[in-house]
Amino acid sequence: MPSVAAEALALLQRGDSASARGLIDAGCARGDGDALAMRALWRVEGRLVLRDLPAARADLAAADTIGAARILAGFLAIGIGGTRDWAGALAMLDDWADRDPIAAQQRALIAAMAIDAKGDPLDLPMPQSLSDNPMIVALPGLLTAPECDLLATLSDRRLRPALIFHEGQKRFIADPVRDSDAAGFPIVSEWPAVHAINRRLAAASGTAVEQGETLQVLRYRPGQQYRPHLDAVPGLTNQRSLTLLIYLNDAYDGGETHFTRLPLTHRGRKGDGLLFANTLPDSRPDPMSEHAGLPVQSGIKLIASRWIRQRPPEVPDGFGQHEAMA
Ligand SMILES: O=C(O)CCC(=O)C(=O)O
Ligand SMILES: [Fe+2]
Repeated sequence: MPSVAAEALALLQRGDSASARGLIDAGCARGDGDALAMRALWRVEGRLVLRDLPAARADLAAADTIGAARILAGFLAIGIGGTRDWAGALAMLDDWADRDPIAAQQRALIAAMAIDAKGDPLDLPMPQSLSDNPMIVALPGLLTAPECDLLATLSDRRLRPALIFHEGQKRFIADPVRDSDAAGFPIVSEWPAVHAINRRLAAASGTAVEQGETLQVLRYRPGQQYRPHLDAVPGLTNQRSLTLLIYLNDAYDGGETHFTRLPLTHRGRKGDGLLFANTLPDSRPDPMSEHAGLPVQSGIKLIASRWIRQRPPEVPDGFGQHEAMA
């Protein structure tokens, strides 16, 4: 017998959203875990039902499935739909570790982190200046090898061609600048270990974790590249003032990060960070920050990328909607 969630998806595909919603609501009333998890996702996305993060958190708590528990642990870690509860997130990982290998993996990684009782880092790499204007610093050993591997594994199944939102056509199209594959970690995928990593990225960049856009992992195969571009966008009132890149692997040739207007071509080793400023003092994009991911010659390059805003956005990003900005 197909699950309620599968039936609801089939109804949605046929365009019958009223029946899909009725089926899911009935499933939720019976306490069906898959139905509750699905309604939680709709509530995060604001699809078919109103966006309601506290109600989504309540549905996840009632669902009691591995999928829902993964998301709920992240919501507790971040503080989505209710208060932030880092200890509660860790307790959930402990509780699920025997049934969910990813919970066990996260728990082990977090146990190895030098963090305080709120999940904030106790020490950070010593920055090494590469340029003053624009500010560019290397952050050696920002992530450990197992942390890089976790991001690589979690993104693996979700990597897809990088897309941007085309305002004229009102749809997502292939990104003409970036032909890598990309996977985002929006709030439903920002599980506790990923969130602890994001807190470290925030501390290392001197920003609040809420200023960071969705963490992304980019994968470049031979010949793929990120053509010269600025990360800041003209006209944004809450500008992408900083970028933090983390090199996630070593097994490739080429693929350096090249600053087109500076004599600077940089490639970190696995786990190393690269932090740079994208804006002028008046918040306009700084042309000197133009950079590229050079074509990969052989092997596969994996890099994590976090665009950091001047201020926290008004609403947390649900499903990587930042891509619509690019
Ligand atoms: O892959 C690289 O080296 C550059 C990535 C980049 O420019 C970005 O993510 O904004
Ligand atoms: Fe960039």
